[in-house]
Amino acid sequence: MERELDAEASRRSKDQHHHLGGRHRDADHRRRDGGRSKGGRDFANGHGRRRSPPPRSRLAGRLGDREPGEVLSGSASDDSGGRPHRGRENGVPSSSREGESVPAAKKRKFSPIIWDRESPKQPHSDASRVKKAVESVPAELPPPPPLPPKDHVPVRLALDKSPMDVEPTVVTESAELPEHEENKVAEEEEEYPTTRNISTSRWAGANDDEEDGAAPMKKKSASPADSSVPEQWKRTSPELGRTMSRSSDSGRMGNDEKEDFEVDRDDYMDVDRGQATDSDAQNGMSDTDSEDEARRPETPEPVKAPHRCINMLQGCRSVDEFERLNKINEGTYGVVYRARDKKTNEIVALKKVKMEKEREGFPLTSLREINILLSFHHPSIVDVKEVVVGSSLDSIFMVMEYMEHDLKGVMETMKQPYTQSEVKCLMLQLLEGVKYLHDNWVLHRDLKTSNLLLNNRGELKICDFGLSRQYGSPLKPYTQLVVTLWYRAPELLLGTKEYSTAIDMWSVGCIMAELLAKEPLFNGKTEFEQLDKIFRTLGTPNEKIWPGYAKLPGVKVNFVKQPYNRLRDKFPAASFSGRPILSEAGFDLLNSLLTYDPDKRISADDALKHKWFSEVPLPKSKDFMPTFPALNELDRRTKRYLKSPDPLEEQRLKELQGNIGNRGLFG
Ligand SMILES: Nc1ncnc2c1ncn2[C@@H]1O[C@H](COP(=O)(O)OP(=O)(O)OP(=O)(O)O)[C@@H](O)[C@H]1O
Repeated sequence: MERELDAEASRRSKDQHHHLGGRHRDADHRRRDGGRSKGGRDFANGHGRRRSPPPRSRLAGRLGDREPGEVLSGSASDDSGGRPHRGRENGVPSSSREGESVPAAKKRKFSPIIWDRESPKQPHSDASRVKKAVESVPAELPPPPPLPPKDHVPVRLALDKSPMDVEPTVVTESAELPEHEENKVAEEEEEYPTTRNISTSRWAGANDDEEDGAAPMKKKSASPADSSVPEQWKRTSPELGRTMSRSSDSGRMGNDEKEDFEVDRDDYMDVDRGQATDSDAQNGMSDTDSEDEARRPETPEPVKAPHRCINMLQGCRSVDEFERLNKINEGTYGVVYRARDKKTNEIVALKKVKMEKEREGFPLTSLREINILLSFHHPSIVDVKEVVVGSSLDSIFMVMEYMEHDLKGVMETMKQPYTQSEVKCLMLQLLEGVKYLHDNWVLHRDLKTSNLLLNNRGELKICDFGLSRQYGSPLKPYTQLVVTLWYRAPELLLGTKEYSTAIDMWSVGCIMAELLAKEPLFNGKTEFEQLDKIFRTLGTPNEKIWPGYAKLPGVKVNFVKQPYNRLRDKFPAASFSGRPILSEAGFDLLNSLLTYDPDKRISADDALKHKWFSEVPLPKSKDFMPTFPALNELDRRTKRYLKSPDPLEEQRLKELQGNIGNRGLFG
C-alpha cells in the first residue's frame, strides 16, 4: 500500500513535470537535438500511467512561506503571484514562464551527444544519422559568442533580469577561421604543433584526437613570438592575449629571485613528481579520454618541461611576485594556496599544476583547465587571472580569484541545512554557470560540492575544469571514468561512451538534493553500490522509460528490481521528521534533473526557467546569504578541528596557533 502511494506520488509529480516542462518537445529543442528525440517525453523515473496534473502546490503563493532576504522584486517575485503556467498546447507542453519568450535561435545547432566512433553499431542512432552527424558537425559548429569586456557586469539574480539574461561570452579568433584556414592550420600542425592549445585556440579542431594525450615532444618548438611561425599562428586568441598581456617586464627570474624561490621550494614542491595519487584510483577518475592514451608507452625521457612550454610561458610573471599565505587544499590535479599579489596586495588563490604523471609534456588536464578558464568570464565561473611560473618552468600556477569557501566545507560546518530560498539562490547561480559552459560547448564532467566555491558575498562559482572538455566534434569515444562517483550519471555508471551535457545535469540534481538535505543523495563506495543506491531510490529503469537502456554495457549485471520511484520519501511535501520538505514544483525540478534517460533530462536552460524559482519562498538575495568563517584561511589541521572539535585537538590547536603566531605559517 505504501509503495502504491509512493508510486502515485511519483506519477503525480512526473505528470506535473509533463504539464509544466516538456522542453524537449518544443521545436527549439528538436533543432538542438538534431531530430534525435524519440517521441514525446515519457515518465522520467516513474513507472505507471499518466494522470491529469494535480492542483498547484498549496505551498506556492503563501506569503507566510517567505524567508528573510528573499528577492522580492523583479521577475521572480512577479511570477510568484499565481501566474498561470502554460499547459499543453497541441500536445506540446512548454516550460517557459509566461512573458518570457524562448529565444528563436539557439547557438547549438546539432546534438551535443558524442558517439562512439569505434563502435560498429550505434546503440541509439541509426547509421545514417551518425553519418550525417559526422559530415555535418564541423560545418555546423556555431561561432563562439563574443568576448565580453573585462568589466563585464555580473547579472544579479532575480532582480531586474531573469537568469536567462546571462550573455554567453567566449570567442576565439581561430574559431572564426573559415574552413579552409582551419584545414591549413591542421596541416601545419606537424610543423608547429602544440602551441595550439594555449596560444591559438581552445576550440576543438578536426584532429582533436591529439589532444587526448599529453602533447608529445615535438621536433620543433614554436612560440607566438617566434619569427618562423606562419602568420596565422601569430593570431592572438583571448587566452594568449590575456596571459601575455599581463606579463611583467621581469618575465625571467634573476638569480636572487631564484634563490628566494629555492628557499621556499618546500612550500611548493611537496607534491612535485610524486607517484600518482591514490585518489585518482579511488575516484575512478582519469585524465585520459581514450584507451590509446591509457596505453601510452612508457618513455625513458626524464621529466622536464618541453621547449614549447618554455616558449609559451616566457613572459609570464614569476610566482615569487606572490607572497604565499597558506595551503588551502590539495586536489587530484593540483595544490591550491592562498597568496597575496605583492604588487597589488590582492588576495588570490594559486593553483599549482601537478606534473607528476606527465612524462611527455604539459599535463593535458591542466592545459584544458587553463585554456577554458582563461577564456571564460562569467559570474558563476571562477576567474583565472593569469598563469605564473616557478623557478623551473615545469612548475606552473594558475592565479585565480580567491574564494573563502567551497560548498562541501561549508556544509560540513553547518548545523542546519540551507533553507529553500537559500538553495534556490545557490541553484540559480550554479545553473547559470552550467548553462554558460554548455552554451560554450564545454562539459564540466566533475560537478560536485567541493568544486563549487563560495564567498562571503553569497556568490557561488564553479571551479576545477581539470576534467572538462569541449564537445560537439566527432571525436573518439570519451572516457567513462569522469565525474566523482556520487555525482556520476547512470549512463556513465552503466558504461555508455556517448554522453553529453546531461551528465552535468545529473550532477546538478545530486547537488540540489545535497543542498536541501545537507548530506549526499547517493553515496556509493563502488560503481555497483552507486547504481544500487540510485535504483533503490528512483526505481530500476527499463527500456520503456529509458529507450536504449537495455543495450548499455553495464546492464547485464543483476541489479535490484525496484519498481517504484521513492525519491519523494526523501523530500516530502510536509514533514515532521526533520526531512527536507520540497514543494511539488521543487520536487518536479529535482526529478527532472534526476531523470534516467539523458535525452529527457532537463537542460540548464530549462531548469533556470523552472517555476520552482518563481514560487515562494523566493530565491534569497545573495546579499542575505549566510556567511561563514573563512576556513580556507586556516591551515588544514585547524580546519579539521573546527569541523569536529575534540579536546585533544583543541590542545594541539592552541600549540599550533602559538607557533603560527611566532613564525608565520611557512616558518
Ligand atoms: N579560487 C579558489 N579560491 C579558494 N579555494 C579554492 C580555489 N580553487 C580551488 N580551491 C580549493 O581547492 C580545492 C581543490 O581545488 P580544485 O578542485 O581546483 O583541485 P583539483 O586538484 O582539480 O581537485 P579534484 O581532486 O576535486 O579534481 C577546492 O575544493 C577548494 O577547496
